[in-house]
Amino acid sequence: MRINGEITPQEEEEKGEAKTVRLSIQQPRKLVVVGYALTSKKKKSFLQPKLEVLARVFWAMRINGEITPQEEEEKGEAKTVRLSIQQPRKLVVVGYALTSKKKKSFLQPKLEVLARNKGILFVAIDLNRPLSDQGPFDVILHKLSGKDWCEVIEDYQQKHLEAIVLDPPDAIQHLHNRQSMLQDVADLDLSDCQGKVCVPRQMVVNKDPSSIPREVTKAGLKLPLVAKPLVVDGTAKSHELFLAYDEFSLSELEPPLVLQEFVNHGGVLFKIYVVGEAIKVVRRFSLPNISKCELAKVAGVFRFPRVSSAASSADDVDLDPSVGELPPRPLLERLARELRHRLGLRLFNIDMIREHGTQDVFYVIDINYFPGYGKMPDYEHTFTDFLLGLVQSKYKKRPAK
Ligand SMILES: Nc1ncnc2c1ncn2[C@@H]1O[C@H](COP(=O)(O)OP(=O)(O)OP(=O)(O)O)[C@@H](O)[C@H]1O
Ligand SMILES: O=P(O)(O)O[C@H]1[C@H](OP(=O)(O)O)[C@@H](OP(=O)(O)O)[C@@H](O)[C@@H](O)[C@@H]1OP(=O)(O)O
Ligand SMILES: [Mg+2]
Repeated sequence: MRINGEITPQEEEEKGEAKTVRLSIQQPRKLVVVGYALTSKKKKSFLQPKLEVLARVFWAMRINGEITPQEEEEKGEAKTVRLSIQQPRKLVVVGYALTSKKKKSFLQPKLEVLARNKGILFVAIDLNRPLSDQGPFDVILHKLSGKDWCEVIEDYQQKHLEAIVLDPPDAIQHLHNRQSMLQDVADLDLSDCQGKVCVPRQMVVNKDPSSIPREVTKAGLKLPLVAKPLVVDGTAKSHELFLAYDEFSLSELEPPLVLQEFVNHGGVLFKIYVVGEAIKVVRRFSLPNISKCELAKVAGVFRFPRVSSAASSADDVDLDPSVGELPPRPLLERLARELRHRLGLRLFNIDMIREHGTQDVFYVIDINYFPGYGKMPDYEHTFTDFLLGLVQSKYKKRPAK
């Protein structure tokens, strides 16, 4: 809109701050979208980095006025118009490195189309080529792990201080361990926020499963317990969870594990998606309460499936308000802000439950890096606004030349 002159000079000036510049344009500027259907051999020989980079840079230069009115006028036919702009608009290039599963769920057509209309271009990072040959990127979005990848990202950040890496690999790493992931929540004191946020009591078992019954008793953990793999590395195995009704059966499981007290919560879980400063909450069904009577009668460990997946949405269900009422907004705002700072992350989600029988005692049971945003309502708007805001604030922070 801005580029095509659909925002009038008057509108801009009404907002104040606007600088008036003269720009000569031959025709409205628009991102030229070229779809291609080529064999991989043709793609490789034709769509070389030099072509992609030139196409991208040329667009950005025109938008930024780096191609001067003189140059345009020399070409003849140019019409001179007055355009008021607040600051130069630039194509925001977002390089992404995601698994194919993540790419499918996140980079949906509705996101790509909206992004393109807002001047954001998503570019797949080719892991087989040096990253520096593929940029320049304004933002790098990634959810890959491994030492080699971390080194690639860190090296790129050092050489391209202007690039915004979402997020730093060492900060993401902190969430790959179920013990360290909750540590920052345990350290928080959120008084005056209309509620209390706790983490379930838990212990880590690194080896020797035969010692578990003794260790559980020593630590004073109350049954039932949820047994979770210590490391969350994106594999299906790292999401294999068990419910233990007695401590002896836990010896059957394979360490390293986290044993976490099960908190009755009325079978509803709140998934709090954080995208920079934006927060969205959805409700999902979860494990039902376990009564004292059931605990007394049952023994053993039971594997349970991914109970709170997207298919278990409880958003459009008529829930008992004592269970379904969303956590208070001030509490969520403060929790998200604190975790953003303490974790040094901008893209994550918090799994939270309300202790059954209370109105305002909440437990954080899990924090995930770059969760399934594709299932967050209106994620395409939230995400594109976030990306533009990031680049804009970086631009503002730059000292004036
Ligand atoms: N301490 C707990 N008390 C009660 N229920 C729990 C507890 N921990 C986990 N659960 C139940 O198990 C489900 C999965 O737990 P958690 O989120 O820790 O596992 P996950 O494998 O990391 O799952 P995901 O990545 O899908 O969020 C939760 O949605 C909740 O239903
Ligand atoms: O698969 P989806 O897109 O739904 O996203 C899930 C994501 O898988 P992916 O990153 O491989 O895609 C999971 O990540 P890993 O722990 O396995 O790394 C975890 O964050 C889940 O909580 C996400 O589901 P959500 O809870 O947000 O619905
Ligand atoms: Mg999780």
